[in-house]
Amino acid sequence: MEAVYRLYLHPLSKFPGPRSAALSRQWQAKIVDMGFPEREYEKLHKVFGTKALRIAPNQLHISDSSLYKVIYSQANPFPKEKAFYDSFESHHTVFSETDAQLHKQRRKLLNPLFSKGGVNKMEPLILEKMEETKSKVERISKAGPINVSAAFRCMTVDIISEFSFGTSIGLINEHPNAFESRYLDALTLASGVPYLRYYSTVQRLVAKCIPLSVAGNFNPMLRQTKNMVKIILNSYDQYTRRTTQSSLPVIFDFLQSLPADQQKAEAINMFIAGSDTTAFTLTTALFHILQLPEVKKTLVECLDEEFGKAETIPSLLQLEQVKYLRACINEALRLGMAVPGILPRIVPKRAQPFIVDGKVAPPGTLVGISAYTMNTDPQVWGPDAKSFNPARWLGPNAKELEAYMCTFSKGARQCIGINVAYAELTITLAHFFHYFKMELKSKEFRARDRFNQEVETSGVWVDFKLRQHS
Ligand code: HEM
Repeated sequence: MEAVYRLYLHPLSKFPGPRSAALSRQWQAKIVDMGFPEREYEKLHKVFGTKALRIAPNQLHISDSSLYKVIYSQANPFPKEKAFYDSFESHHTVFSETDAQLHKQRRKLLNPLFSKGGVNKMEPLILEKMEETKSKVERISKAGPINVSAAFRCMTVDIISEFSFGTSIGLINEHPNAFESRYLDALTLASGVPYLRYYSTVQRLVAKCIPLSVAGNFNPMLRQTKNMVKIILNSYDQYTRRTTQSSLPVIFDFLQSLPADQQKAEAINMFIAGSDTTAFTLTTALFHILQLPEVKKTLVECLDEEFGKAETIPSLLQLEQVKYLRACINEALRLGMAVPGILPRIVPKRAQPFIVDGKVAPPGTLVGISAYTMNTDPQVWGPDAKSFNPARWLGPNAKELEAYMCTFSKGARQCIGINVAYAELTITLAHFFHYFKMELKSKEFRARDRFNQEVETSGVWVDFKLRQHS
C-alpha cells in the first residue's frame, strides 16, 4: 500500500527519478555508500532530463542554480533538516542549530572571532604551525616523498585546536619521521560517521545502543576518538583554571555567557569543521598545480617577486594582494570543494509556493543544491568547468563568478570559518611554492564524500627539494 502511495499518489510522484529512490531511502544509502553520490546524481539528472531529481521518497536533488539564493538565502533561508544535523550529535552548536533565532544569537557571539580583523590576529599562529610543518618536510623529505594529505591534516588540526580551545594537540611532531598520528583515523571517524549513520539504519541502531564511552573500550579507533574528545575537554578545564590571559583569543573567550557543556560542544564542533576541510583544499591545490607546469611557473614567479620585495617575509596582507595566488586558491576551493554534497533543507510553509522545474515542491519536502552542482555548472564556468584553470579568476567577470562558487555555502548558514580557511591557504601555499621545488608522485587522487571529502588512505605523495634563493 505504502509503495503504491509513494509511486503514484505522493506529492513528489510527479518528479522524475529512479523507481527505487521513490520507494525507500535504501537506494540513496546505497548511492552514498559508493563513495561520491554527486556524480551519480549528475548522471541521473541527464538520464531523466530534469532539474529536480527525486532521490528519496521525500527528497529532491535540485540542479537549477537560480534557486540556490532562495534555499540558502541570507534573510530567510530554508531551515536545516533536524534529523540530518542531529546525527552529528553536536546539538545546538552554531553548525547544528536548526532554529533560526537561536542560530542567529550563537553566530553573533562567534562572529568577532571569525571576522577578517579577528582572523588577522591568528597570523602568527598559522605562520608558526606552517613553519613547523615546513621544517619537518625539509628534514624528512631526504628519505623520500611525503604524503601531503597527512602533513596538511596534522598542520590544520594543530592550528584549529589552538585556535578553538587554546591548546595545540601537537600532531605535526607526534611521529619523528613521518606525518602519522593515531588521531588522524579518529578524526576521520569523528567527521564521517555521523553522515553514514544518517543513511544507515544499522549504524544508527548500533550508535544508539552502544555509547562511545563503552564502544571505545573495544575498538582502538573509537578509543582514539574518545581520547581526542578527552583532550578537548581537558583544555576547557585548563582554560577555566588559567591565571593569565592567553596572547591569542580562543573560542571560549566568546562563549562565556553559555553553560560549560555548550562551550565544549562548540569547541569540538569547530575543531572538526575547521581541520580536514582546509587540509583537503591544500592537497587539491598541490595535486592540480603540480600537474600544470605553466600554472606552477607563473605562481612561483609571482611569489618570488612578492618575497623579494619584503624585508623578511611578506605578511598575510601582502600575500593576499598576489592575484595569481588568490586565483589558484579560488580554483582549488572550486574544484576541491571539501563539502561537495547537498546540505539538506526543508521547504517552509510560505505565501509563495516553492516551484522547481515547473512543479510545486510542497512544504516539508527535503531539498538541496550541492556545491558540486554549482561549482561545475558548464553554463557558468564554461566547457572547461571540470578543469583546473586559475585564469578564469583573472578575467573581468571574476567578481561575478564568486557569486556562483558555493564551496562555503551561502547566506545565513554559510561557513563561519571562511577567513580562517583563506588565511591558512594563502600562507601555506605561498611559503611551500616559494621555498620548495615539488614534484607530484601520485598518479591519481582518490577521495570519498562523507559530508567532508576524505582522501583515501593511499594518500597524495610529493617529492620535496629546497629551492636555492640568492
Ligand atoms: C576550505 C575550508 C572549509 C570549507 C570548504 C568549509 C565548508 C563549509 C560549509 C559548506 C558549511 C555549511 C554546512 C551546512 O550548511 O551544513 C560550513 C559551515 C561551517 N563551517 Fe566551514 N568550511 C571550511 C573551513 C572551516 C573552518 C576553518 C572553520 C572553523 C575554524 C569552519 C567552521 C564552520 C562552522 C562553525 C560552520 C557552521 C556555520 C553556521 O551554520 O552558521 N569551517 N563550512
